[in-house]
This record gives sequence, structure tokens and C-alpha cells, in this order.
Amino acid sequence: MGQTLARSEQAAELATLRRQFFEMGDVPERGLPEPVIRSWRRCRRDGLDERASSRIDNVNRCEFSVARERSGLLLSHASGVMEHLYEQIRSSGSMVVLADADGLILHALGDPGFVDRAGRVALQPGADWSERQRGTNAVGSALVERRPIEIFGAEHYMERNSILTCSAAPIFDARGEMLGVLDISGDHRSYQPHTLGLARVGVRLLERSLFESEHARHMLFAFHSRAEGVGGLQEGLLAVSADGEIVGADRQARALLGIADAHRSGFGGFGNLFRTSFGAAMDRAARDPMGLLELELRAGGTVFARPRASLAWYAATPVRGAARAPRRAGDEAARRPSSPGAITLESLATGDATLQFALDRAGKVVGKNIPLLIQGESGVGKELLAQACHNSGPRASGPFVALNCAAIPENLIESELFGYTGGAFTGARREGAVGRIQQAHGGTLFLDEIGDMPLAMQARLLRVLQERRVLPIGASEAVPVDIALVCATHRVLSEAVKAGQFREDLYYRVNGLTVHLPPLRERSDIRRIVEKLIDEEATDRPPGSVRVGGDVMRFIEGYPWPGNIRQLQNVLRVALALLDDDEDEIRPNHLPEEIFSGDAPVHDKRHAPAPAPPASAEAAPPPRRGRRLKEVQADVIQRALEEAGGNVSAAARQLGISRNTLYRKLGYKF
Ligand SMILES: Nc1ncnc2c1ncn2[C@@H]1O[C@H](COP(=O)(O)OP(=O)(O)OP(=O)(O)O)[C@@H](O)[C@H]1O
Repeated sequence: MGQTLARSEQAAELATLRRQFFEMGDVPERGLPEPVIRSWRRCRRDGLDERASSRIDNVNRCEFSVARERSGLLLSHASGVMEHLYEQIRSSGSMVVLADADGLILHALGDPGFVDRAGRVALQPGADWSERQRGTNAVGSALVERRPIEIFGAEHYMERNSILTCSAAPIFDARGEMLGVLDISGDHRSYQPHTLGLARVGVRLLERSLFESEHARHMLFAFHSRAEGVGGLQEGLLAVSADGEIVGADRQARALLGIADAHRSGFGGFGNLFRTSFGAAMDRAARDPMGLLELELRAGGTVFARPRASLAWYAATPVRGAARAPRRAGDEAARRPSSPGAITLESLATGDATLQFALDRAGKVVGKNIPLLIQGESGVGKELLAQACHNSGPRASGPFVALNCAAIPENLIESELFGYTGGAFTGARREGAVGRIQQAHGGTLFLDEIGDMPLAMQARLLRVLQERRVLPIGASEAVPVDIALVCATHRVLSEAVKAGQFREDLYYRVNGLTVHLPPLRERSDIRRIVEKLIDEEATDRPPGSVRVGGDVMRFIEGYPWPGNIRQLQNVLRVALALLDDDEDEIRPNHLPEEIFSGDAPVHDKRHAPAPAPPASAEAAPPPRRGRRLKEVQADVIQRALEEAGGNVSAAARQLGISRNTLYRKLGYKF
């Protein structure tokens, strides 16, 4: 009210200021807001007539539709935001207006009474409200000033527009290009002090929506310097590609990170900005999907962040094992033992007794409609075993569909699993989407990290498993599904049940039979796995043609492999890449130092241990532990020295390490 009164007093004062400006040439410095004085001066310089009464014609229909088409993306995102703003100002005698970067009004939404009055001054779609055409006004002046602006009553340069009060904020894309203006206009007698704030909120929502749609195929990191800021309008957004490159930062993100150059598009890798890699950040997020990530900036300081992705990200990022294409005869990949169609329970058997015990048990339930639960550390081959069960049973010709419950934000799991009908929610594809459960019809559904599934989703999954029918979001009728279910987790699920994090009834549903896969360090067939992986990876060489030196193999066997087969696979992949074309032996210099250094990371004790097979099983070799590394090392060095006749330089060369390193390993201090 106070403000309203102040505005009515101001109206009288404005009349004096106008007289001073138009009759005496200028106004006192402090008489009007700076942007208004600047605008008035621009208008006079451009020779605009403040008393012009003739209506300025709208652009013709053809020009108007071309302009609307040019701003199609802006319009499609703005209409929802405008509806939302209109809801806030409904019945206040106002309207919401969207103009393009030239000031042409593209769309307007408002109270019918006021829309009529506004039409009398041509505040309507198709009219050009640039400053050059209409003088000082919020739309045109916000475009020139490139910032939010409020123009009240007689602050409008043209007398006939003084019936209006207008608040407008410019809209920018992430590169700093001006896209247009969002404006809220009303009768100057019903001025509201919060209107400009509302227009700014609308612009923030709009810019965010545009950024999200531009980066629908990227992972978004919403962040703020304060934890409470994440999820609010002040959060910044970073877009990160699947390979960890930062490919976009919105206006807010640039402000928070102090990046002034809006035109800069490349930011480099995630690790250039933060003191962690993209993969490590995603792993942390997957372990605690409800929590916020605390990320240290390389430039100093910390931000709080929450990653989130759209369905398009999951569609664009290969989902491990999802509905694979049928294999073509003669396909090279198909001949490699690792191609999905070629993996069977037999092909996984490489001689370890604990693993064999697990494979035999799993084999017994294949094709019997008994859900299988696979437990084991990350990277031990749980998904591969699920695929092997699928390929070894009667559903082999059906789809194998995998979903990692820990890698999907909670709000997307439901639509991913159950699918949705067209228009079921904002942002849904018009044609709807078939969920993973339905995709697996006639085949196998593999739910990885089931222990991380949110409780609400557990209840829905339980219903599907009980009724064997799935109800997509927005659908009125459930669809029957016929699936074999295999689940995996690195957690001890029975403990999660006790802790109230996993439903007991679902536990019994998914746990028809549990098998445990041993960690790599406890397996006795590491040598066989190394050979197998080399054959799978070295696709450009004949099978069996790349060897691993005996000494190197002993280091590999002695290393504890905290990342299990996945880590071994990566190490060998790098080693093969380092091999010259004429080399056929993997030597120490092809492998990371830590394999020889004896200081491997300690393995995560939270994982479920693999129980030993019962006494009746074929006698298993004693489990291997991440041990003996120092012994193996001493042994290898001793032999190298013997072979080199005590010549330290020659022994070091043979081992692929420097002479100093060898001296250090021999216990010499420098
Ligand atoms: N027996 C094997 N032979 C060849 N490659 C294997 C074998 N087991 C696992 N791998 C490879 O190791 C990697 C990890 O396997 P997989 O994804 O099945 O493990 P996981 O236990 O499901 O891991 P996570 O729990 O992290 O999802 C894959 O690239 C897979 O191809």
C-alpha cells in the first residue's frame, strides 16, 4: 500500500519531470531512475514524437509467422512459464507478454478487460515494442539495457502509453545471446511492487528449461555454494557429456563459478573444474542417491551438487546389456567370447572351484521360473553371469534387458521400469515409452544394484512380480508380462532388510536362489582369465598370440584387484594399446606401477564375502588373498639379478623399471 501511495505521489512528480525534459531540455540527475533518463535521451536523439497519437501498424501476418517460427523453441518453452506467471497475477488486471529479441510481441496472456485496454495502445501480439518504435517501455528498454527494468506510468516516453506499468526481464541463452523479453504489464493504477521479481523468476524458469532441453542428452549437475541452494532458483546448472566433458554452463552456473566469458563453450573435463573425476562423482552419487555431493573446486572452495538426467540421457547412453540386437552369422564380435550372445555358463567356467560352485547352482534354476539373486563385489561379473543364465536357458532368443537401479535418479526409475503413456507427465514423449519390464517380455530382466532401489519403487515392483502385470504411468489397464528375473547387488540384502532399507516381502520374491561370485583376488584361475581377456581385447591379433611374461603374471596373480575383473580388463586393455606392432609380450613397462609397488588400495569391507563351497564340492585350491606381494616381488627381483649375473642395470632393464627403483626395492636408501 505504502508503495502504491508512493507511486501515486510519484505520478504527480513525473508530470513535472516530463515538462522539464520536453520543454526545458533535460531533467535533474536524480529525478528519474538512470535507465529511464538514458532511454528518454535515446528517444529524443532518434527523433521520436512523445505525443504521437497515430497507431503504429502491426507487422503483417507473414512477417509475424516467420518471427514466431524463428523463435519456435523459445515459444514452446515460454508458454508453460507464462501460464504459471498468469496464475500468479490472474484477476489483477494485468497480462504476461513474450517478445522476441527485436521487441516484436509473439504471445500474450492476460485478463480479458485489461487485454482490451492494452490493445488500444497496441500492446498485443504482432506489434513491435522496440524502443525505436514505441519509445521508453519495459520491453524495448530491457532489450537495450540488457537487464530487468520497470517502466511506470508517465515514465513511458509516449504519453499514450502512460496508462501502463510494465516490468520486463531479458531472456538469454547459455552463450549470452539475447533471445527475447518476458514482461508483465498492467494498469498503472494497480502497480504491484513485486511484479518485476515475478518476471525475473519467470525468466529464470524459462532459461533453465531451455538449458535442460538443449542438454537433454547430457548429465546435469545442479549445484550451489550452499547445500540449501540446490533445488532452488539460484542453483547453477552444468551439463556433462557421457565421457566427462563439461559441455555447458547456464547463466547462474557462470555467476557462481565466476566465469565471465559467456561465449566460452568448452570447459574441458569435469576433473579440470573439480578435484574429482566425473566417474568418481557419479559413483559417489549412485551410492547415496538421496544425498548431495560435496565437490571441491580446483580454483578453491566447495560446492554442493546433485546430478540428474533425463530419459534422453539414458536412451543416448548405452545401457549395459539392454535389449541387444540379435547376432548376425559371421559377425566378428559374435565370435569373440565376450559378445553377449556368446556368453554361456560354460564359457564363464575358467577353473576356479568357488566360481564353479556358483555356476552349477545358477545353472540348476535356469528356465525354472525361480528368481536368481547374484551377490558379489563390483566388477566380479554379476551382469555377465545374468547374461550367461539367459543365454543358457529356453529364453535365449528373447530379449535380455538390464537396468542399473543405482545409476538412475529416483524420479526416473519409475518411468524407466514401468514406462508411460503419451502425455502422462510434463516432459513425457508424445508417443509414450515402453518400460524396461515390458521390454523384457519373453526374455530376462536383469536388475543390477537392486539393493539401491527406493522403497516406493520396491512396492510397485513387488506388485508386478506378484501379479505378473505392469501398469505404465498414465495407463488405465495393466499389461501382462512374462519375464525371468535376475537381480544383483553388492550389498548384503538380508542386512538391508534388517535395517529397514529393503522390503522383506520383496527380498523373498527376488531371492529364489542366491549365488555368490568370488572376488578376483580369491580366484585360482587368474592366469586363465588374463589369457581370455587378452584374446577378447586384442581383436586385431590372432588368438593366443600375445603372451604375458612369467614374472609379470606372478605380479598380476599377487595383486589384490579391488576393482576385480573390470579393473584387470582395463589394465590389460591399456597394456595392449602400449604394445608395439612387433611386440607380442606384455612386460612390466606396459602395466601400472601400483601392480608392482605393493601398495594397492585396501578392498572395501562392506561387500558381501563369497562363502567357500561346501566340503562336498570338488576340493578347491586355498583362497588367494591380496598377499604375498612383497614375497613375489623379492622372488622376481632375485631371479632377474641371477639371470643378469648380478648386473643391476641389466636386471632393471629386464624388469622394465629404473635402476634407482630397483636399488630402492633392494633396500638401498638414497
Ligand atoms: N569371466 C569373465 N570373462 C571375461 N570378462 C569378464 C568376466 N567377468 C567379468 N568380465 C568383464 O568385467 C567387467 C565387469 O563385469 P560385470 O559388469 O558383469 O560385473 P558386475 O559384477 O555386474 O559389476 P557391477 O557390480 O559394478 O555392475 C565387464 O566388462 C565384463 O565384460
